Amino acid sequence: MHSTTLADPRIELVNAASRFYQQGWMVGTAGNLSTRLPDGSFWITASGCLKGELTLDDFVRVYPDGRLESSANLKPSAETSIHQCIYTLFPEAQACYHVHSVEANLVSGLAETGKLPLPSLEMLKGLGIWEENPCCLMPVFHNYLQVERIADEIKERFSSNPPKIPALLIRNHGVTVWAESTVQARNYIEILEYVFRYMVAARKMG
Ligand SMILES: CSCCC(=O)C(=O)COP(=O)(O)O
Ligand SMILES: [Zn+2]
Repeated sequence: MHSTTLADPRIELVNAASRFYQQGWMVGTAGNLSTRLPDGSFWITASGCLKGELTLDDFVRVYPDGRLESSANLKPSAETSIHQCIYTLFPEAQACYHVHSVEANLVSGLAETGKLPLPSLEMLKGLGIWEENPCCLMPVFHNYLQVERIADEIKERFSSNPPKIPALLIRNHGVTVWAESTVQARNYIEILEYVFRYMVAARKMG
């Protein structure tokens, strides 16, 4: 008879951050990752920790009533309000990942009126877009100094107009994705960063 114990969900976040760090998408303290638990709380990276060398102690558990739990009175990510907003808007979301890449920042400058047209690449199928020559617009938000203001705009815009893909860009800041699992969230980040690299390379070619 085998007994199975569930792995600590923070392990997947530590591993994802390490991979993203190696890609140059979570350099220094940049970015934040979270995953939701069955009781509605979520684990999120603590603010200001080095994302390339996280340990299980570098997380804060945020409960629906606002209560916080961590090993050493750590502060949750400064961008926790965005994760909270995503989990409220999308009940199926179990993970929310945010990274900073050079390419995401370069392409965010190409967006007009808060929308960035993505090239109709085969890779978009990995984001759930199963159309021939899709017209896919990625939502882009202003990078307000007050993060709560970004979260408020996301809530307002997505409540009436949910995006076609589970992702958003904050101008000159980075990309955020949400997914039904941590594995899927990692997949979405990798696909979008590929798309951004393609867009930068395509502009270089003229
Ligand atoms: C140099 S990173 C600036 C803050 C930020 O955008 C970020 O993603 C990391 O903030 P956190 O509080 O989650 O460490
Ligand atoms: Zn950030």
